[in-house]
Amino acid sequence: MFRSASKAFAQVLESPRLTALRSTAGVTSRGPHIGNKSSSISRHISSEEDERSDEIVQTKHRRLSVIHDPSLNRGSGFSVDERERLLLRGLVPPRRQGLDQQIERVMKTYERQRSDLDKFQFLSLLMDRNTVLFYRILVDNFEKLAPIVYTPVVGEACQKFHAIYRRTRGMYFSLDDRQHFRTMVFNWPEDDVDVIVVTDGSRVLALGDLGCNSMNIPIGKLSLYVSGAGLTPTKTLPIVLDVGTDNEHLRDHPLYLGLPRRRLRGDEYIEVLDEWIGAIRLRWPNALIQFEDFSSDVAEVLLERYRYNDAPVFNDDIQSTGCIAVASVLASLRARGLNARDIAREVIVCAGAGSAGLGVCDAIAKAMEAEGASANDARAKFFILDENGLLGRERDMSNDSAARQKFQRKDLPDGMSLIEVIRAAKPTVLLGLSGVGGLFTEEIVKEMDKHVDRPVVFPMSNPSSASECTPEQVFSWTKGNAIYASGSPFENVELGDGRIGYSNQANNVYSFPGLGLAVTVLRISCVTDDMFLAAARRIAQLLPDEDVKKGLLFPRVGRLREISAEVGGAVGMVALEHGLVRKMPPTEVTQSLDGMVAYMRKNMWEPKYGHIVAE
Ligand SMILES: NC(=O)C1=CN([C@@H]2O[C@H](COP(=O)(O)OP(=O)(O)OC[C@H]3O[C@@H](n4cnc5c(N)ncnc54)[C@H](OP(=O)(O)O)[C@@H]3O)[C@@H](O)[C@H]2O)C=CC1
Ligand SMILES: CC(=O)C(=O)O
Ligand SMILES: [Mg+2]
Repeated sequence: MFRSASKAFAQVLESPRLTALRSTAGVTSRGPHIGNKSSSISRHISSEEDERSDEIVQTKHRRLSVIHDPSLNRGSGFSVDERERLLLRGLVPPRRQGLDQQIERVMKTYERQRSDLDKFQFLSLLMDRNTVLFYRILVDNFEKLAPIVYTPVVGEACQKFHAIYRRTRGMYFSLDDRQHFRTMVFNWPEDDVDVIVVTDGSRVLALGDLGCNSMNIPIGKLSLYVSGAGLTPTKTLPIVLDVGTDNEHLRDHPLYLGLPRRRLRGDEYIEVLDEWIGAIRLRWPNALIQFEDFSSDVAEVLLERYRYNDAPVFNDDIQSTGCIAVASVLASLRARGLNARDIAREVIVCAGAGSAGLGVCDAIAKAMEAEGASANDARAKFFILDENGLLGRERDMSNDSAARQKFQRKDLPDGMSLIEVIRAAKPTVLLGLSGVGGLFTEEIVKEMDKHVDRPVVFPMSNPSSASECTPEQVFSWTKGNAIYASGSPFENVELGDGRIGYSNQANNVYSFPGLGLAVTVLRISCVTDDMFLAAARRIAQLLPDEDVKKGLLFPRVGRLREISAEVGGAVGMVALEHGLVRKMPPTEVTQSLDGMVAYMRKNMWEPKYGHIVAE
């Protein structure tokens, strides 16, 4: 994708019109908007330009304001030309260093951090300082750093947000700002926003209501969009809607940064959301909006309210978790020597009937229907429990959501315990979306193991402390027979006989970044369930049979960029087929899935220094 930097740059300088340059060489403008952008492009390029992307960033910033803008800052990496033209002489150390040396310094300091939370803070500060360096390090060390910027450590960082807060990032829309949302959106400096992740902090992982402390969740998710799918960092926007919190500890804490009031509920809450989404659409009509960690009482309501408006919206916990769960089940069928159509014969027990559990079961049911099962036959394969046990016959569910009612068992008594359900249902797949650490006991897993050759056990709750069981437990209780995937990362397990018990990570990080890439690149107008199903099928096919037979379900998360290109390609083909693409790619791209995957890959932002040009 990237041509030699000096060649690309020379091309830019020869071009007669800047508008043409913008489209051919990725010219962007940073800093205060004052005057004609084409007025003063430098014509003097140093021979020391190396290893740079062909991106050209124009700026009116000079001196320290360049260094204080993380998307412009290069620390010791400013070129001689940049130092000269941006008036940086004397403001950075004399010796120029490349990204490699900067990475070495940063990683050495990172390793000296004592706790995971210190590591989280260290990386946050780096993100605030130097965008390219932060993402280069995250991309190159993804498997190692994802558990810090994402689950599990992001959970602790949210719990302690009020205590460790250093600097603002993203936007807050609070109840005090009502009637101002439509003007506030113009306080954000970027006209171009591709993806927004928004939370109201009402259910953060399994850590409950964290109110305004939840900001690290949208920040973390968006850092995965950038590192894992090549979205452009300046075009992402994390948002917290502060509608109060029912977390008394936080509310009463003198350092809490949100509104110290009870959480708003009911019609008024919906009115606030309507006002917010109207404001967002006013400024960024095409941006993808990802609803994240909204409690189950509102998650589905909001999704249904906004998903068919003329702009892309999805709920991550419902839909992309559904996607990775379907992918996990499909891959586990391969591991058991079965075919995709055998999904309709699976028997699923799911502990957890919140939006994630119901979203996952609904997605698996739809995958069964897509393989020919009737809606009724598919439904009959599910046994779902909440805190009160099985959603069974006698339960009054008249006030429950349609999604919950759909999974009520009319043939079994209400409130059966998990072990009783396992005995009665003899499941092939056991799902954990309860947020209850240790819920899958030895008795439960061994009972399941009695009835199937290879029990499929997916404790998907986050963070790690909420995992319903660990891989060590499951592999030891099943003598290595199980197929395992958890929401948060765990190490593989040595089984002692030369075999490895693979600990897959069934987390929605496998699906949302690739979806966002496709929506952005093709300007997809609406996110549909078919897109998630296509993505799930693709993810389930990424590994060769010999790996899958061993219990590996999909590639490690360290290969997320490749996976996201595949997901984006699958989503893109569905969008094309359904007429939801607003920005058509070249014809040859539309001819095949492989072509679409390559197009996704080609459109990823790479964390490399481009050329900063003084305006
Ligand atoms: N791996 C992934 O990618 C993802 C994982 N998740 C995880 O899923 C979990 C659930 O999320 P969400 O649905 O939004 O949360 P909720 O709190 O809305 O749902 C939790 C559900 O678990 C039920 N539950 C509680 N205790 C038990 C128990 N002992 N046995 C059976 N069920 C029980 C609750 O029952 P009741 O209704 O009676 O309260 C509720 O139905 C979280 O840990 C979250 O981090 C979420 C999204 C993605
Ligand atoms: C992964 C995720 O989205 C969650 O646990 O809520
Ligand atoms: Mg979530």
